[in-house]
Amino acid sequence: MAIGYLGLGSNVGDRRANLQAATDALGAHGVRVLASSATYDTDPVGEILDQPSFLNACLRIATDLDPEALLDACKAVERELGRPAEYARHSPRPIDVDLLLLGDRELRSPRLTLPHEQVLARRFVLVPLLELDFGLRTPAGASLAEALAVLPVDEGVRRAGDPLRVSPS
Ligand SMILES: Nc1ncnc2c1ncn2[C@@H]1O[C@H](COP(=O)(O)OP(=O)(O)OP(=O)(O)O)[C@@H](O)[C@H]1O
Ligand SMILES: Nc1nc2c(c(=O)[nH]1)N=C(CO)CN2
Repeated sequence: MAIGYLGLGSNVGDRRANLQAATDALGAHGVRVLASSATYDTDPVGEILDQPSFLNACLRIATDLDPEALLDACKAVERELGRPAEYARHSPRPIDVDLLLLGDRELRSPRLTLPHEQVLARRFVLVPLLELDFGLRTPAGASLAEALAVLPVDEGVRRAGDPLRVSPS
């Protein structure tokens, strides 16, 4: 059983309901949700800046799935919540489920990069991840807290609401 971290994002429809639905759906795909961060209202970053702000949160999970099977589980949850299979990169979406970290696994395949390529570069990922565990490091040893400390503060990340509900199991 490995401990991992997922990033959730939504900027279409009822954003909090979308993040909660994704959290609730993971259990049926072999992913046990252990804890949720608070939710954060965040300025869009990336290739399309002229779009509604996102609601982001991160989850700590436990799973026996290997990395590619865990990515399949994330993608299956996105599809269940009505996200089309094909999407313009960085465009608005009701739900995005990214695999950020999975134990000490490091991997680069055509479908999956682990840790997530942007995990040290996005405030909307680092702030909720550090809320879950301030001591987090990548498998290569990089401190997430140190990565956040050197990022420019112009990418707005505002606490929006309580952590998502996590079903007891
Ligand atoms: N760690 C990862 N987590 C999720 N997807 C990944 C990861 N590494 C590689 N990918 C690949 O990235 C593809 C595009 O993912 P997605 O549609 O979420 O992109 P995006 O949200 O537009 O942009 P970004 O990848 O910057 O978050 C996925 O289909 C998947 O194969
Ligand atoms: N603030 C914020 N910006 C984004 C997000 C996101 O979840 N939050 N997801 C994107 C596509 O991966 C592109 N840009």
